[in-house]
Amino acid sequence: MNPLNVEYPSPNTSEIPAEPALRVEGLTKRFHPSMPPVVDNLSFAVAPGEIFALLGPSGCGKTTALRLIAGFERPDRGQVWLGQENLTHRPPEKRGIGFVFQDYALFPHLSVFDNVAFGLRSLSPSARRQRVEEVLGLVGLTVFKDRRPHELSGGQQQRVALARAIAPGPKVVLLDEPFSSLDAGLRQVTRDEVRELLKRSGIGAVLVTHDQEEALSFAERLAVMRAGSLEQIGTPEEVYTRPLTPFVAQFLGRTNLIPGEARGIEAETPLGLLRLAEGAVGPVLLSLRPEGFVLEPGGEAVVLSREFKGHDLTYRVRLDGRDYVVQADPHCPCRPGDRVRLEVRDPAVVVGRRGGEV
Ligand SMILES: Nc1ncnc2c1ncn2[C@@H]1O[C@H](COP(=O)(O)OP(=O)(O)OP(=O)(O)O)[C@@H](O)[C@H]1O
Repeated sequence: MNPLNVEYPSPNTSEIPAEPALRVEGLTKRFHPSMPPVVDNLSFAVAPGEIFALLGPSGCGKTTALRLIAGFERPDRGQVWLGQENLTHRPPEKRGIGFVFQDYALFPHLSVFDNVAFGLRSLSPSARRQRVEEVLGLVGLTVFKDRRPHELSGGQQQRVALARAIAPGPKVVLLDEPFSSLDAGLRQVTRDEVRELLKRSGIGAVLVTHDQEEALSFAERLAVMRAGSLEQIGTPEEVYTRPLTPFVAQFLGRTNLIPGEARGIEAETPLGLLRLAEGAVGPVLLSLRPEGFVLEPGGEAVVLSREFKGHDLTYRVRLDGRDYVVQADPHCPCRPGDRVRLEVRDPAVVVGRRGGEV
């Protein structure tokens, strides 16, 4: 049921890389015949060395999508390609794809060295030793090679898991919420280290996360998933500044959804005539980020609440019976109860076309 009676545009898949490393086509998976598919006709492509993220709320099918790509689950329909090779019916160990699990899944009884060597059993002992030392050097864990996983910090264990995944030289690694069990400070540092490592080694990656900030800062391109399907694909900037649907606009940070009547590059709205990022005609639903406003003391609007966040302030402001979330600089003197003027600085983005009243 769509209470706003809004039509959603289809995801922007136009920027599929010319020669992708990984290509997923129409992947579909249903666990129960009476339930909708958990992954529904999923298609995307990852360029060689590209860092890609699948972002979506809990339960939208991200992990299942990753497990289908890795071969831990069989799709009902669809295909997985690595370069020119169709992997769809290959077992996981023959796919040439690395996998880093959410809980690292290291072998507790094996040393760091043996954990990393695990996927290299086909190599001769001397080639295996050389490769493990090379990869441990790359992730900066050479001095810990004789330790067991429980003798390492969470961030170090994460790097062992990554080393084990990249040791066999995959073209792509799949990362399933790999930072979620680290505390906030360590998460940021480990994330930066892993990103830098992936870029240095030229391995493409697909990161699964429900954390929009993580996806925006880690990925070069990301796909927003909702209920098993892709809602939008693009660079972090594109998806944040030009969301195609109300869901994407709201999932990637806070926004204001405003009904309007578009007339080309402008729309008539309860906030007056607003400039549009792209021309449109007719009844539309617009997204305007909190940072798209300027707040001035004195005016018709009333400040309802003030949320101080250090680097900025977020206000909830009421005008003509509608509430808006507005960001201001931390020196803004406005307080709850104050009268203010809401000026719109940024163009509004059309996120849907309305077929009925809003
Ligand atoms: N093996 C399975 N059998 C039955 N249902 C499953 C199975 N695996 C996953 N599901 C269901 O599929 C849906 C999607 O699960 P999935 O783990 O892919 O979501 P997710 O987006 O990764 O969520 P989260 O962020 O919470 O990990 C959920 O409703 C889940 O209960």
